[in-house]
Amino acid sequence: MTPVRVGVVGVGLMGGSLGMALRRFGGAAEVVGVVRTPDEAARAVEAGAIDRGSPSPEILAGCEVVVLATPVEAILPVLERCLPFIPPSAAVTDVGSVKTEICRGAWARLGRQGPAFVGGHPMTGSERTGVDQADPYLFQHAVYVLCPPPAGTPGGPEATARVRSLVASVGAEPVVLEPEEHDGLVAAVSHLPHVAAAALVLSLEGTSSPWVDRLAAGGFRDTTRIASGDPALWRQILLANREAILQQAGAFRSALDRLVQALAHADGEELGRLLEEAVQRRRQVTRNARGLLAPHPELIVRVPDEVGAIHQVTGVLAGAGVNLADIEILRVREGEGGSVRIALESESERDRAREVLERAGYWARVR
Ligand SMILES: NC(=O)c1ccc[n+]([C@@H]2O[C@H](COP(=O)([O-])OP(=O)(O)OC[C@H]3O[C@@H](n4cnc5c(N)ncnc54)[C@H](O)[C@@H]3O)[C@@H](O)[C@H]2O)c1
Ligand SMILES: O=C(O)C(=O)C[C@]1(C(=O)O)C=C[C@@H](O)C=C1
Repeated sequence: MTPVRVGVVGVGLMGGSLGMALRRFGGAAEVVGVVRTPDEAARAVEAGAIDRGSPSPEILAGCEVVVLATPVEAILPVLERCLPFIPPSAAVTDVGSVKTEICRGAWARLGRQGPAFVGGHPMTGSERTGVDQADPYLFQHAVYVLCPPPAGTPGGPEATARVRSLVASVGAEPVVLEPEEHDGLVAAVSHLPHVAAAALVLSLEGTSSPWVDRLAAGGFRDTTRIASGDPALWRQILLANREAILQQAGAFRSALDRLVQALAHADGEELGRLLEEAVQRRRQVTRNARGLLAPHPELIVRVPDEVGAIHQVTGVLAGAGVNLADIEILRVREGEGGSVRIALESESERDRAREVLERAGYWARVR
């Protein structure tokens, strides 16, 4: 069931990535975009995100699936504006990070007439925004939440099946949740982490030493990357999921209190126990997670500081027929070289990669 034409409203990071992936992997024969200016349309076409674009929603005529990919607060108003041009037989979906307000609003608005609305939220993304950052591979292996319309909605099952197949065509894994359950879960694993990352950065305010910026290294970078996310986008997400985030903030506060209490009482035993509990829980999360935390077996390989060093590592692996699932430069020290993380498809491939690399004289360790 290949949709003939897909309309994307808001061609930024997510809409642009979806358009690119649909065009590249055959999920759509044509992708049209509703953008804000003719200039934006030209940029999106040039980036390969859409075939054609226009500021007018009239371009949505004939679409079988319409994806609303604007910031959260614009999704329902944009639906209202586009509705006269969306065929009643089309499936409408969105990519908003919060689902209750959007799904309940869209279902109430559409009622029993017109296109059926299937809420959507891909659990993948970036702290960057805009079509220039779009990536056709963004959805691969990502969990993609779908919120189908209530039972009895005319065209609901067909619309859900169409959106499901669109999601699968870009390499994501569709999972079905109720909007309220979704919002509670993302409050814990996405929205509160954003608040916590911002709070960590803000906690530097009282530190006036100029050395603080110089000493911030991998630990600070890894725990605060998402705090660089677009404030306008995140303000909307956090406000739209306020209640669930506030509830989760209570759990965070009490976890922080337990750690702080253990520290205040110099209670090493309790501190160690809490840290160990965190190690175990995080291991469990990363084992089950998809997308950015893909559970691929990994190796760390040291590379010398010379031109073509990474090319040589990949050349050694390619020569032995080892397929890489992922590669990342972890750190590089001028004159000393650095290390790269490589991910393999299976544990046996990882062991074979290590053997091949060690035989070629590399230091390689299982991560
Ligand atoms: N960034 C992420 O990691 C991520 C991940 C999953 C879901 N989301 C959700 O995806 C949506 C888009 O986020 P993004 O990161 O792609 O942001 P973005 O800023 O890159 O893209 C948003 C796009 O919407 C356009 N837009 C805004 N108002 C519009 C309107 N009224 N009509 C037409 N276009 C309009 C903007 O011009 C922009 O191109 C948000 O709802 C966000 O919650 C984001
Ligand atoms: O990896 C990132 O940078 C993201 O911000 C992605 C992320 C997340 O993982 O929390 C953030 C918000 C989205 O709604 C979905 C996914």
